[in-house]
Amino acid sequence: MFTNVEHIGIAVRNLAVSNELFTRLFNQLPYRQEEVESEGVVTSFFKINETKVELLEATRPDCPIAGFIEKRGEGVHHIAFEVDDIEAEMARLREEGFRLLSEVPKRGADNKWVCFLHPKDTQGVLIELCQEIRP
Ligand SMILES: CC[C@H](C(=O)O)C(=O)SCCNC(=O)CCNC(=O)[C@H](O)C(C)(C)COP(=O)(O)OP(=O)(O)OC[C@H]1O[C@@H](n2cnc3c(N)ncnc32)[C@H](O)[C@@H]1OP(=O)(O)O
Ligand SMILES: [Co+2]
Repeated sequence: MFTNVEHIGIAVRNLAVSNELFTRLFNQLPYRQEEVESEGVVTSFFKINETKVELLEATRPDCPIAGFIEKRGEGVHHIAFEVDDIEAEMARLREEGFRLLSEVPKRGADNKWVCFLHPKDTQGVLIELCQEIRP
């Protein structure tokens, strides 16, 4: 089951510059900065009540964020939804005909299991599923 919007992902060219801008915008510092090697990104997170904003800078040229920025420039990259059981949701969405961009959940940022759906199946919006990694 989808439970809430977990974060909005924004692709940025320079994390330090964008951190400073969003710190002024939100009047708060990011609560976390984390590299996700597998995705070729370094991220920083801001939390506004229960919703987070994830800024993403590419750490290598051959990664989704670099490709996105090259093609479209900086901007909203994806919407992440928290789900209560990511494997069950992946199986359900596969049944529903959505293309999953990974066979199994991947380790994402902010202590989450993640999976993405192809944006062509969701009206041009890249959707990420997230589930907290439980101890
Ligand atoms: C996991 C760490 C962190 C977290 O929250 O934990 C993250 O969020 S990491 C975020 C970065 N990682 C990903 O986005 C992984 C999933 N993305 C992909 O696998 C690719 O980016 C993919 C498949 C969406 C597109 O890759 P492709 O090589 O096919 O690039 P194209 O430019 O050829 O795109 C094909 C088609 O899709 C459109 N597109 C691409 N990106 C997006 C997007 N973010 N939102 C909407 N649409 C997107 C692109 O425009 C092309 O459409 P077309 O009409 O042909 O131009
Ligand atoms: Co994300």
